[in-house]
Order: sequence, then C-alpha cells, then structure tokens
Amino acid sequence: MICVKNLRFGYINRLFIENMSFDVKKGEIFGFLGPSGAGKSTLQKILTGLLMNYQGSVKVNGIEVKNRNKSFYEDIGVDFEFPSLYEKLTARENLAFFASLYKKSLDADELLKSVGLQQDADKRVSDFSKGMKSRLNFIKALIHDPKLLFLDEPTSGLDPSNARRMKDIILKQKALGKTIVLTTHNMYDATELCDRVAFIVDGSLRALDTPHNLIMAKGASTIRYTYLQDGKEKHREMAINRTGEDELLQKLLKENRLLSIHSSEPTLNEIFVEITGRRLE
Ligand SMILES: Nc1ncnc2c1ncn2[C@@H]1O[C@H](COP(=O)(O)OP(=O)(O)OP(=O)(O)O)[C@@H](O)[C@H]1O
Repeated sequence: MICVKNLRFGYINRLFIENMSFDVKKGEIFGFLGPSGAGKSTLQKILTGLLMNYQGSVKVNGIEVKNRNKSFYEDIGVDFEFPSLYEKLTARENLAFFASLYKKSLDADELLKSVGLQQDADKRVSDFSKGMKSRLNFIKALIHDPKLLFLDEPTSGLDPSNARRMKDIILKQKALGKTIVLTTHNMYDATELCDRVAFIVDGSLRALDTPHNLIMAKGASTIRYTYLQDGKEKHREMAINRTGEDELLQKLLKENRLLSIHSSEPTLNEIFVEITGRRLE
C-alpha cells in the first residue's frame, strides 16, 4: 500500500531524513512512535503529498506522491492533530461540505453517531469543546470512505472513554480492510493498535517490527513470586526462562506454599529507551 525507498528530506539546507526505507502492507495498522520533534508529522506530510520536495521514492497506493493528481485524495483520509473545520458551520454542514469534495460519501448521521456527536450535529463548531472538534475532525477523514487513513495522535486530548471509542473505530476500520498509518507518543496505544511500529528519532528509523517482537527480542520476561517463610511474606524475582532451575520455586509449588505469582514483560517504552537511548515523552 505504501512503499518508501531511500527517502531523503530536509526543511532547510540540511537533510533531516536520510535514506529511509519501509513498506506498509494493505490492511495493517502501522505506527510511527517517537518523541516530540522526531519527524513523525514530517513523514505523514510527505506520505500525504503535503511536502513534495523529497528525494528517493514514496509510493502510496501505487502512485509516486510527487506526481500525485487530485484523485490521489479520493482514497486517502487525513486527520492531523489540529482540527481544520469551519467554525461558523454546524457539524453536519462541515461534513456535507467535505463530502462534496469527493466522488463517494458515507452517511453523516451514522458517522456522527459513531463518535457520540449525534445530539450536537446541528450545533456550530465554534461552540464545540476541543475533544468534540477532534472527534468531528476524525470522522471528517472518514466521510469519503478512503482505503488509507493517516491519523496524527488520534487519542491525544481525549478523555479515557472517548479515547476508547476512537480506538474502537480505528480497529473497526482495520476490520473493514482499511490501511491505517498513525503517529503517537503513547506506547499503550501503539502496543494495542499497531500491527507494526517504527521507532523514529531525529528523522531516522531505529527499529521496525510488531510490538510483540520488539518487546520479546529484548530478553525474557521476568516472574515475581511471593511466599511465606517463618511467618513472614517474602518475594523473589527471576527470568521466566530460568524457572526450571529454581529449586525454591519447585519446592513451594510442591508444598502449595505460593501466595502469588506474576509475570512482567518490558513495556514498549522501556524497549524504546533501550534501542534509541531516548524517552518517548
Ligand atoms: N515547516 C518547518 N520548517 C522547518 N523545520 C520544521 C518544520 N516543521 C517541522 N520542522 C522541524 O522538523 C523536526 C521534526 O518535526 P515533526 O513535526 O515532524 O516532529 P514530530 O515527531 O511530529 O513531533 P511532535 O510529536 O511534537 O508533533 C523538528 O525539529 C521540527 O522543528
């Protein structure tokens, strides 16, 4: 769906992105994960044809982005971080306007309902809260039923229940066969939503794999168990792949003396720090 080869790009004289290559497959949720200023939005802008003076090849839907024409956007939905809505129009009027720019359009009421804005459909956007605007901006990206969605920080600024609603819609879009490219600094979102994530730092791609592989490649998970000894609660921690060698654990299991046992994997955040030497926040 997306094929980037030897991409090079700079805002001024100096190259910011040097020789980056990656593919995004049809039907996957692909995440750019990185700290502020890493280049996530820059990449999104290149992929969506907003920054055209790149070198190398960037093909989206089979089209070299530099040579895009108007129909390029028929199959692309974009929800970038700052809402781009007409404040004097109502939510419904905004959707009708944006739908008129495309050949195809979905039912506006259904979309408004999906993000809990059905009661606010006829209110002016100027009277919307930040979270309401961001939900409307999100369905604006879906109005023409695009095959490919670009989302910039889709859950940022949303309360937990609306963030959940947004993530469910993203997963539903994937189930419909859509390809989704999203940026985030939120490792929980990346772990939950993304089939594959690219770690981006200072305009370069430092790792690219499934969240599970990235986590598992960096050593075994640990287990922590608690038991009673001489009337006192004690605990012990060890690598999950060494449990067979732990005589105490075998003994406690045999004597039914374990009080609790937990496993803990490193988080994607810890892996990010280990690979890139940088924190996500
Ligand atoms: N229009 C521009 N002109 C010059 N430099 C820019 C421009 N836009 C972004 N940059 C620089 O490019 C770098 C990457 O910015 P970008 O917005 O892509 O980062 P990001 O990873 O999306 O950050 P955030 O998570 O804060 O949105 C930063 O150093 C930024 O200052």
